[in-house]
Amino acid sequence: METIDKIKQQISENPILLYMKGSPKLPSCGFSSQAAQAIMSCGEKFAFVDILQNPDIRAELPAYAQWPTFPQLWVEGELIGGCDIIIEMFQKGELQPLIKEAAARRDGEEAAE
Ligand SMILES: N[C@@H](CCC(=O)N[C@@H](CS)C(=O)NCC(=O)O)C(=O)O
Ligand code: FES
Repeated sequence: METIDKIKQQISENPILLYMKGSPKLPSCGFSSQAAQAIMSCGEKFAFVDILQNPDIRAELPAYAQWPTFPQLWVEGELIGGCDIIIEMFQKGELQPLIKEAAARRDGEEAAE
């Protein structure tokens, strides 16, 4: 599959998706670590893609996203932002409802199937 199609598929199939360096349990960069920590603290499952293991995605996602860096949080097909935005939303109490609502819709859909 073309990289761009892989990216589009990941974004459409995963309502809460973090592109990051390393994994939430073993992040490879402080920015990715902080972002993953904030999202994990919301208490919902989320998908992640380790861009260090996927150099094609690392190369092509920034242009598609029109966002130059990692991490990148995507919720329901939309780019929310990187580490700074995630942390700011977390501190304002905006991250938890965003994640909780997306998870509720996701898990509700699963239950209805
Ligand atoms: N201020 C950024 C910090 C993230 C950042 O600067 N990431 C850099 C270093 S990890 C990056 O992704 N560079 C491009 C690359 O490594 O492919 C944010 O809010 O996310
Ligand atoms: S890997 Fe060096 S700042 Fe992220």
